[in-house]
Amino acid sequence: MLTVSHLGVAYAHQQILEDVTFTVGPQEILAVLGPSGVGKTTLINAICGQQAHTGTVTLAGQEIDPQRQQLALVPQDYGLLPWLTVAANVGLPLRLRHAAANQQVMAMLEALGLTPLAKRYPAALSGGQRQRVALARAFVAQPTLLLLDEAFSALDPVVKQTAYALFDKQWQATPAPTLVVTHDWEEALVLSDRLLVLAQGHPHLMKNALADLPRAQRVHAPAYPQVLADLREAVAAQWAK
Ligand SMILES: Nc1ncnc2c1ncn2[C@@H]1O[C@H](COP(=O)(O)OP(=O)(O)OP(=O)(O)O)[C@@H](O)[C@H]1O
Repeated sequence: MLTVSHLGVAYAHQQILEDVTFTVGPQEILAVLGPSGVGKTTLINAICGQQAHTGTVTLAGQEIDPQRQQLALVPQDYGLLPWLTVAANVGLPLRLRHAAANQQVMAMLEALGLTPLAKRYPAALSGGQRQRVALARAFVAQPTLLLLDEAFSALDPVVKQTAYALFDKQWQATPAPTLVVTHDWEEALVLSDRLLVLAQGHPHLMKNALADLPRAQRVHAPAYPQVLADLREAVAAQWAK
């Protein structure tokens, strides 16, 4: 369980986040929605210890410590190291922990259809392939907390659907508390169990009405158009306040 209590972040004299409190269960995905500049990336950075903040963040009851806990962050640009091959990028979290990497890396490359690309460098990959490498690197060390910061946003709609399915398959294999920052309403409804809407630095938690359906079925559900319309309306009301 991830527990964020009374978290606040200020840059210079501007308060970006204030009194942000929520939990993410051990097998839960929370989508974080909010207008540009509201503080979504700031929230992710504060949670994983890259941003000074007030309040507390604990994972399984212990204060977050990236040295002791296995955190995985997939940033919007995927954060791949250009001088490492696909296989070396994917194995990085294991090597940083001095863990044997080969077998796990090969298995993860296979699971995400990346085996033929193992020796390529990121510059020689398409956007969708880079995104799969980033997911492979996030999942390879079986993280205890997974943070995705607009990790699907650069993909075209067709590749996105494939990426959601691959993400779902890997996540189901080793679920962990997960935050998915997104601008995309469909992504929020397809991937999440609950939604956290940020407005003026404050969080509003909402249920995902499609959460009981398997992720692959959500956009095809008869209720999907209505749920999407309701979500747009509810979020717009929060942002208008
Ligand atoms: N290091 C920094 N110093 C000062 N201000 C910052 C810093 N980083 C971010 N900000 C400001 O804090 C606010 C929140 O930024 P943040 O990147 O968290 O927003 P966001 O919701 O992720 O936006 P987007 O959806 O556009 O990525 C913005 O107004 C931004 O300009």
